[in-house]
Amino acid sequence: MHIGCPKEIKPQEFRVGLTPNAAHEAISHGHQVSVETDAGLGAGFPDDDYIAAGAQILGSAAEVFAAADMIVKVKEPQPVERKMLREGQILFTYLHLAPDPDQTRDLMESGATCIAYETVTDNRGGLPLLAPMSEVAGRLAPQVGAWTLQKANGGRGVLMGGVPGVGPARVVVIGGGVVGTHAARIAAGMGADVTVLDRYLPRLRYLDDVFGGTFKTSYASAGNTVDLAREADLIIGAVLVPGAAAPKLISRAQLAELKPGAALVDVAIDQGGCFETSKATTHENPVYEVDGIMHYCVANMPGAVARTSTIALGNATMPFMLALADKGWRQACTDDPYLLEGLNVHAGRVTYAAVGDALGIDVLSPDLALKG
Ligand SMILES: NC(=O)C1=CN([C@@H]2O[C@H](COP(=O)(O)OP(=O)(O)OC[C@H]3O[C@@H](n4cnc5c(N)ncnc54)[C@H](O)[C@@H]3O)[C@@H](O)[C@H]2O)C=CC1
Ligand SMILES: CC(=O)C(=O)O
Ligand SMILES: [Mg+2]
Repeated sequence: MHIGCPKEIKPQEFRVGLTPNAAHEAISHGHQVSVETDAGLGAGFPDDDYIAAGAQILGSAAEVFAAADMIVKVKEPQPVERKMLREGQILFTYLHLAPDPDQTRDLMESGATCIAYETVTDNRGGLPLLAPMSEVAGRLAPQVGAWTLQKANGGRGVLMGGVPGVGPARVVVIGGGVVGTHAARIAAGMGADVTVLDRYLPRLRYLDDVFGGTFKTSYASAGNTVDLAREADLIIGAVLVPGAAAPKLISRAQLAELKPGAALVDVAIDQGGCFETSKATTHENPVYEVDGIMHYCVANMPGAVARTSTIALGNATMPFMLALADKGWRQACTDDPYLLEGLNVHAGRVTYAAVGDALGIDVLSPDLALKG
């Protein structure tokens, strides 16, 4: 198979979909790899590293899209990239379609087979291709939250760890999955007073068993969430209903009850965000204020630490990328039902139920797509 990797074009996105190591493995499996010039530069991988791995470097994204049977990326394709996809081509990347009707329509029109990293599952109920970026974004969230809390950035002027004689910041993390757990660990490590909320009691039991001395847990009823939010300096949104639009857990009206200058870091923004007032921002201009509350809503947080993130993502995607290349998508998804869960769009149809529900689009079952 011919595998193509274009340079990412989302603002301030420095990750790349294929590492030189992944390119080398694909080539050793008998595949051809084309990489757009400078695609890996932002993550510290110059063209020469890909050439040494046996890949060819092409001068433009258009050439990569035209040559490849499968496009491997990081971020959802931008409008200009969507126009370059074609019927029968495989797209393997993050998509986040539920809050994005325009992208969904364009992918349907392209006729391509689009497999979303964020909905591939595993045999333990996890999301193995979302997890590495959730680890990164979770660990970044207290760091960017601490920055947002600084007075010059519009925040309350509260130091995460406090100092002797002055108490620490209160941090509330809503959602105790991968993002939430990593965020809570780092925030606690910075000396903050941390509480994690989740609606799934077994998860709260697990967190209490493992991290009981490090942070507190609480059940995410609407009442508890608002009570804790009122006392918080920093609130981190980390909920996920896989593939679906994020539930709104703090309304605009409730902002009036928060402390002036409190910071909201909405990591769930890629699924639409879990605060009513969240709208996606970029690394260039990451924060904005609504009713005296600072919002940080960057939808590609891991791009800020592109080298760590590229290597972590590549470690996770490589076996799936190789299976798709070795077997073709139909056989790979027939052999691996967890990979089939990643199928979001195929030949003009949406194939993921939560995306169809969110956007009011008829869904073709992935099993029928496999046969079709
Ligand atoms: N902005 C960014 O750059 C990035 C965003 N993300 C996003 O972060 C979000 C969280 O991802 P993960 O932690 O990997 O998901 P996860 O599935 O590991 O954890 C989500 C948790 O939310 C809980 N939850 C669901 N509904 C809830 C509710 N109403 N109240 C409280 N808890 C609720 C679930 O029980 C689960 O424990 C996703 O939207 C993901 O796409 C991930 C990486 C980067
Ligand atoms: C998960 C995701 O959207 C990201 O890493 O940018
Ligand atoms: Mg994202």
